[in-house]
Amino acid sequence: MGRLFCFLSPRSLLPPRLRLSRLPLSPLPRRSNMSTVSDIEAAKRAAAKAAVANHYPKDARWVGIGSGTTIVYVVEAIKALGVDTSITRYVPTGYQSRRLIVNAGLTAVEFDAIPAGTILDVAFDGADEVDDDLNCIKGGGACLFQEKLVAMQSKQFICVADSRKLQSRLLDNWKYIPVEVAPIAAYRVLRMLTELGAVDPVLRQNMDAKEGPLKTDQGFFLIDAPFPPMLLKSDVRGGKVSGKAGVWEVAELATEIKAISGVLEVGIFSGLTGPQAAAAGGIGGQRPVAVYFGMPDGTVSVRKATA
Ligand SMILES: O=C[C@H](O)[C@H](O)[C@H](O)COP(=O)(O)O
Repeated sequence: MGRLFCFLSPRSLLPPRLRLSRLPLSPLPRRSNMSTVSDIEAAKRAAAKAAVANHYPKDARWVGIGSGTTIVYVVEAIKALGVDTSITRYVPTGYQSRRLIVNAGLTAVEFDAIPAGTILDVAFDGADEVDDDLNCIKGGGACLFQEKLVAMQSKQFICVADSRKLQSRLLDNWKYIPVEVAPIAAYRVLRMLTELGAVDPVLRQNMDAKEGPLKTDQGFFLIDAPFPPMLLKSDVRGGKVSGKAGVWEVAELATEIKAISGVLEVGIFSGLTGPQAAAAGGIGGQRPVAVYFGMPDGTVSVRKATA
């Protein structure tokens, strides 16, 4: 998906906090040497291949498939494994994801059609940014709610990305947190996000000829909320961060945003991993157990969750 950072002319007619914008583009890589599209695609493909080789159970029954451009290479890698995929049901995270599964000749089963009590063997997905603790920002491609549902219904969530996404803190490079909201509450949520310290949060607009806010697979709107770079738990040493000047610890901000009436889901994936949730007697986890980054030199760097 092309993501251009440009603005609609009516922006200037609206109060600064409520301006509309076109979808901001993936920020340009700051630390990456991957200058060409083919370098980036090669990095995604290499990361996907390694992630699938290490985490796809050969007898998988249920596999979550995320959204975006990187996940295409995950499906490609699954097909290339040469295992019997007819025994497996693939759970999509939106329209694009479902088409990807079906076009690959795999069997898609929507999340609300999986049998009660089913736990997915694994869920693969991309991310817009990943920090040192493997917290992720997701939703840059307008999917996040179903991605979180699927990740949290899985034994383990495996993230695949290229090195542009690898940053020490969330919002070091990526510019905003996507927040999915009920249309009727969108302007209220914009104001509440500003109170939390977001700087000029905007309603994401359609990129095509159709004017108006972009609608998600749920028919909801998306708000893109820029905040200063976020803090890790270790940065605050267990203390609470007030949010002064909009600076928040990752999980704290996710909790604050999720608590706003009208918010369906926030594009911060933090907290427990799947195995940690299982050890605590629950299921699933929204933080990945491992993230595979395709690097500019053709290698794949793997980060694993430690805490
Ligand atoms: O909204 C989309 C999803 O969260 C994607 O997983 C995320 O935006 C990464 O997408 P891509 O693989 O295209 O960089």
